[in-house]
Amino acid sequence: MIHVLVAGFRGAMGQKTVKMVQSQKDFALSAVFDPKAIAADAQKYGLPADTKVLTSYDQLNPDIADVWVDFTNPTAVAANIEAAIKAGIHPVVGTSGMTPADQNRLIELAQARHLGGLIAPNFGLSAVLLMKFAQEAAAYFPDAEIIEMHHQDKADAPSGTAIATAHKIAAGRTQKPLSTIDNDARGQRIDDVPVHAVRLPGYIAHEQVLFGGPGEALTICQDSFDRQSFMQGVAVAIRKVQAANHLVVGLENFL
Ligand SMILES: NC(=O)C1=CN([C@@H]2O[C@H](COP(=O)(O)OP(=O)(O)OC[C@H]3O[C@@H](n4cnc5c(N)ncnc54)[C@H](OP(=O)(O)O)[C@@H]3O)[C@@H](O)[C@H]2O)C=CC1
Ligand SMILES: O=C(O)C1=N[C@H](C(=O)O)C[C@H](O)C1
Repeated sequence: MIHVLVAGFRGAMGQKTVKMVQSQKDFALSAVFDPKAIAADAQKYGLPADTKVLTSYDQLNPDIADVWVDFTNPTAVAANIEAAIKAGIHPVVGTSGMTPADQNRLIELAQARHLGGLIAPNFGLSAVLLMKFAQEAAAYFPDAEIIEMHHQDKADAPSGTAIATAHKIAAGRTQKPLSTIDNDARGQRIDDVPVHAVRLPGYIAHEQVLFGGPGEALTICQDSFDRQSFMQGVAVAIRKVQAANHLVVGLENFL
């Protein structure tokens, strides 16, 4: 049995994860974490009677859970994952918006404690494949732009997936891009890839990568129409994370 703690259990992704964990025979929802949680939340969010509702890092220890699944927000995630690692709980991080400095610090902390973990910019298979295909295409089409589209409540922009996609395009390039004009209307340049962020009601999570070359174009796109699209990836991560020996970035490492 894998004992799972869900941080951010009252949020959109946290609620889905709580349900998914309860639906799997080899998972047990041993705890949830949120500093603002109150006792009545256990019933309100349909938690099993034996699930602990934790509100402080002081309550953590290695017996609380095997795996910490984090769907919180950019300001909370780094401190949460530091606390999880220090408590000996394997982190599975879905939260976006962590700074590169915080991410590197946590990778070093996990390494020092010989603890495996995962930071996944996107748990959806369609997004993982989009990033892989974009890296391959960049070898032939160095000029690329990313348009990411999300729901209006998303706290960060550009999305973690768009940032990761830009890094993969840069890794796949064999030539410099031709396009150089840079102004406010051209999006945020990440690794020489202009990234455009759209926030609109009705959207969940979507990304398009547009490549252009002499006389031709290639567009790769993916859509998460429902947050259920992320749950298969989260389940895979929970099953595999304890076998990892460091904090890895990208679900593709576990597939
Ligand atoms: N990697 C992936 O595949 C995916 C990643 N995400 C990312 O996951 C994150 C969560 O998304 P979403 O569920 O939509 O956001 P929500 O805002 O719906 O949920 C976040 C929840 O975390 C709570 N919270 C705030 N601080 C803490 C803390 N220190 N510890 C525990 N809980 C806390 C919030 O409470 P309160 O509102 O009271 O502050 C809220 O209930 C985002 O960063 C998003 O980008 C989303 C989808 C897929
Ligand atoms: O906030 C979201 O919803 C999502 N966030 C992640 C990101 O920032 O890329 C993953 C997915 O796009 C959904």
